[in-house]
Amino acid sequence: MTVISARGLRKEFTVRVKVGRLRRDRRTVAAVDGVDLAIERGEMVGYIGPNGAGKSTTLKMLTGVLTPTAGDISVCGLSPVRQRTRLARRIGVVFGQRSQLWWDLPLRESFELLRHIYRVPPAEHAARLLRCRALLDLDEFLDTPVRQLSLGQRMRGELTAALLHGPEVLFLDEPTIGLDVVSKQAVRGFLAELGATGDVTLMLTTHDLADIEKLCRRLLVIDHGRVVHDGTIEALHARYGSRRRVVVELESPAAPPEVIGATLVTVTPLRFEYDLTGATAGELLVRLAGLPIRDVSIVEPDIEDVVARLYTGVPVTDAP
Ligand SMILES: Nc1ncnc2c1ncn2[C@@H]1O[C@H](COP(=O)(O)OP(=O)(O)OP(=O)(O)O)[C@@H](O)[C@H]1O
Repeated sequence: MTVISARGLRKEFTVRVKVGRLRRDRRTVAAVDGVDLAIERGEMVGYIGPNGAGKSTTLKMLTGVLTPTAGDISVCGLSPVRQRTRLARRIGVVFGQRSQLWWDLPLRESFELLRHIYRVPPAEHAARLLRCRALLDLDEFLDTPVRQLSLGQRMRGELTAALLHGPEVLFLDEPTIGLDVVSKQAVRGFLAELGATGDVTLMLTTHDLADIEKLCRRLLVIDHGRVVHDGTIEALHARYGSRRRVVVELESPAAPPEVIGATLVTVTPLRFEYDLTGATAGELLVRLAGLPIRDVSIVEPDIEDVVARLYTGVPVTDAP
């Protein structure tokens, strides 16, 4: 079942641009320029793109915060702008840079207020809060006013706040921005658990590609307001011909053998590297038997690398 769908989604902004020394002209820019989306129930989708690509603008339209200039949207079968209040009960939203908590209240009281706003039955609220407390380690700061929380603590509070009414869809805009490694792990672990239930559909934007690798099977890449990739991370690697690399270090100098299905990319007296173009690492290692090997390591293709190539418009190779 498709829970998030968009067709021909477009958002234009009018901006003033400086022309000459004194004059300013009004110009229309398309922040989102014809995006089509179809996200199924239970999917975890990463929505990435360079700065200014249109990610936040898309999420704002999907959540009813911004009215599209053109196009159709349906989220949980509702029209986000026209049915915003009804939609609010069905979705959870975390915008990393903004808070939905009450600054002067302890976290626990913000949660209580949200229970009243969403009219969540007390037992349901308590059960959800208990789960978040355990998975996100909230107890230490539940009674601390939000203004005194660290960024990582607040983000854990924000996630909880977004989930207490039991939303079907969660939109997260940079949920791990600025978090230390421990907080990032806590947030990712929590989201992974949530995703594993298959009940919640998750769409997240991030600049931290490890978020995507850890959480999302599907990756949507947007650039200049248009979707330029929709598929798995593996499909992206295949598109750019990224390969696993085998690095061989030797005890004493030896010549590297030629191996069908592997391309030698670096050769020095005590080290050589192959890219696997068809052979498996095991097949390569069999061919290396008899060499004075000190160490072998396998380097997986780097997602940062392929994404950077996508962002900078490096042409796609013909390689499989
Ligand atoms: N209210 C606005 N008025 C004018 N232009 C805007 C407005 N909001 C966004 N834009 C422009 O629309 C484009 C897309 O912005 P958006 O915030 O959606 O990008 P983003 O992909 O989320 O970027 P980032 O990764 O930097 O957060 C940018 O060029 C931005 O300057």
